[in-house]
Amino acid sequence: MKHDITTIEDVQLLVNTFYSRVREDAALGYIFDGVAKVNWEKHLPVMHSFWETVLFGKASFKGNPLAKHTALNAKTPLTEAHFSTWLALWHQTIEDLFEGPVAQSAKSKAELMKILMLGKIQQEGRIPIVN
Ligand code: HEM
Repeated sequence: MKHDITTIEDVQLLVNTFYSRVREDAALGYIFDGVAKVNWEKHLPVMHSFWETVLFGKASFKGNPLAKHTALNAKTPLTEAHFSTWLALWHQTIEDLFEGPVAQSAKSKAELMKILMLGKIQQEGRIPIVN
């Protein structure tokens, strides 16, 4: 019987399962392990506190995701396709493990972040016509 995301252990299970799938994905795995060379021992706890903050309103996350992804995009272009794969894996992982209003909100909040990040990345790459 599936339940909703209610504890930090739930968040950890979700995040850890998600990133193990990300690393197995042909396109995304290369960006994380080949380009960014992510230190997972550091990154996973950061992502636990990010989602704890987003889902439970606990002010544990300190970071700057927009700056991190803009910098990453300068090394290797992050495309709409990358973000769509990311989001599809996120949704699938949630659906495999949980159900309920918090699980629902984890999906919609990731979708919003995708739109914000893509917007920011595209803005950085744009040629200014005015100013
Ligand atoms: C194409 C999709 C994405 C790729 C390839 C990607 C990749 C990365 C990488 C390489 C890092 C840096 C890890 C490190 O510091 O070593 C990172 C950080 C992070 N990402 Fe993503 N990401 C993607 C989408 C997203 C989305 C949609 C979200 C939010 C829902 C997100 C949330 C974060 C957060 C919160 C951090 C930590 C930022 C910080 O430490 O300040 N990412 N991401």
